[in-house]
Amino acid sequence: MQKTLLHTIDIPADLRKLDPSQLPQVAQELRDFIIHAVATKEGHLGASLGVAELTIALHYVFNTPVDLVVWDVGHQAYGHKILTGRREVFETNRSLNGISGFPKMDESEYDTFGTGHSSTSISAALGMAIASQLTGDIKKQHVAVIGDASIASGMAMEALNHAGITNTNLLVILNDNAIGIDPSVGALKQYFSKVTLDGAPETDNIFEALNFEYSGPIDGHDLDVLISEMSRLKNIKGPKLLHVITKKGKGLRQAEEDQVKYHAPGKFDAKTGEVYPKSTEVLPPKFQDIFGKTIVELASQNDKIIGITPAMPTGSSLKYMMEAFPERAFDVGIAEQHAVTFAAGLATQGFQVFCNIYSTFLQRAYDQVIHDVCLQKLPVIFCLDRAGIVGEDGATHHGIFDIAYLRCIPNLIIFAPRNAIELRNILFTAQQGLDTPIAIRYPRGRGEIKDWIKPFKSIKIGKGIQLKSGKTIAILTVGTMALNAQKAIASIKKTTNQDTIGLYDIRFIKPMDEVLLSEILKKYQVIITIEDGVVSGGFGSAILEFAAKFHFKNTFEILGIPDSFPQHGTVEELYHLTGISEEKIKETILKYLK
Ligand SMILES: Cc1ncc(C[n+]2csc(CCOP(=O)(O)OP(=O)(O)O)c2C)c(N)n1
Ligand SMILES: CC(=O)[C@@H](O)[C@H](O)COP(=O)(O)O
Ligand SMILES: [Mg+2]
Repeated sequence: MQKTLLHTIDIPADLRKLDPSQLPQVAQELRDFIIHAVATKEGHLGASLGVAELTIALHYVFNTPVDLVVWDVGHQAYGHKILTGRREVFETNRSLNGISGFPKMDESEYDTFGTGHSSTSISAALGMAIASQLTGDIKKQHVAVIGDASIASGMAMEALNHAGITNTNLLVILNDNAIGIDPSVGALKQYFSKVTLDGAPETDNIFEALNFEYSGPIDGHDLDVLISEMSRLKNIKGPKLLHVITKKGKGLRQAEEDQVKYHAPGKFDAKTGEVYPKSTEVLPPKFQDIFGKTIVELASQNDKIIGITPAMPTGSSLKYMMEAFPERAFDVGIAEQHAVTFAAGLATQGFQVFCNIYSTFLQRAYDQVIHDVCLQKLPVIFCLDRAGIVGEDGATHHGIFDIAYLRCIPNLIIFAPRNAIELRNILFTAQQGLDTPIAIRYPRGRGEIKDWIKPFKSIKIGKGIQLKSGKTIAILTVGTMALNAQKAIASIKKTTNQDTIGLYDIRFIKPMDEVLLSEILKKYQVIITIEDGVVSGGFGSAILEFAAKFHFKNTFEILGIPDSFPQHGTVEELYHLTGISEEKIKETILKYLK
């Protein structure tokens, strides 16, 4: 590869030796580097392209890593990684044992705070700034870089509220590109666009009202302006907010024009910018689309149905309902807590509310699930997409805790569909009117059934099913883990007597099918449970609790995510590492067949 200016920069100290006139070239080369890397290795694209100049200016003006920069979400930090010692290993981004797609403290001293979930940067940077005050480090600078969608979240608002009464060296950089993954929503977004169009109003500036020194809006692609404004603000005491206007996807025409698609476009041609055409093979649908299309079908028959997503209309496929029934489908922005309590409010008035939240992001609304929904027995229908191992997004995004954190909440039904048809039928069942809340968890990606549009059938709450009868070993699964188990059993067939192994899809993690469980525990000697969630407090634990309660003395083997955070890699690699792949399940079964 031709030696570029970028290749002379290993760490920000190298960048700081350059003349300002050289920086636009660095920005151009940084963009090219990111485009080439993401084109082949996949990952988040638009956000990092949009902050190329901002990233360079930050490391040019501030004395990183002594000065501390916190990136919100962290999906825009590829340029930061490349300029801070990770250019050579960037090709390993998001792959097993490679660098993470998000800032990670144990990866680099320049990654001041681990991120992945949004809207944490101001709180974290404020904590660091207060720590500097307490230790007398009065020169140290603390910067939070946060997007327009992320700043509208409750956590960010709480942090601004607190920061405004401090005298800390805190600079919040609002990277305003008027879009999250999907277009930004809400009154704050309207306010930002007003400020952007008219310039900062003299009065009624929201940030000034919160005691921040406000600056901007400025062009976030103009390095001279960025550097001069950051240098000025560095010398002003107290909390400051720099409002920067950028274009998501800047520098790649297609990414600028279709910002939603190019948020994380998958593989594309680095030269033309075109995403590679989809194969003509008909694939089974994604689980998110089963949800998205079924809810439209149901909403056309039931006018009490409401859909809610906190900022993930495309990812959850609620966008289909937002198009078909705009008055009944809500994108509430990055506001999981609000989404849950908003759903609860609607449910009090007799609406059937589908509140669709990625499993990992529901963690943020735990109290709302307990206090506002389950305690009051409001029949909200939680659809937890991306449950289980999600793959390359890694530790911050795996939906592996929901079974454990939901199972302990009274009044809540928890169901995991094994396939598309079961997902469709449980959505149908839920809107028929349950008297209590339900959580339906399903994974990222596709199932295996192509022909999924069948007449609706109700699912009996609390009923598990036998998929295969056996003699001595029973495998108990929830959700799509049944498929891994089926494949493992099929691969054993050749070498030994397959009749020994029974397979049961317990389906309802709560309430469990106690009748079926009693039959299984009486009949089989060895019980193997499989779940794509944490072992501690999970589905297997529920089986053990049941066995203890009724004094069953079977031999138990609990397969699931062990007590450590799985990192990033393909789903298959991570299944293997955590012991729930087809091959690992087979190994476990063979132990008991010897
Ligand atoms: C708590 C939480 N909810 C949802 C998400 C999913 N998510 C990742 S990036 C993003 C949009 C962020 O938009 P913005 O802050 O404007 O940054 P931009 O992508 O425009 O740079 C969303 C909703 C998340 N990471 N964390
Ligand atoms: C950064 C972030 O949180 C999202 O962009 C996330 O990566 C989306 O995940 P999916 O690709 O599973 O929708
Ligand atoms: Mg944005």
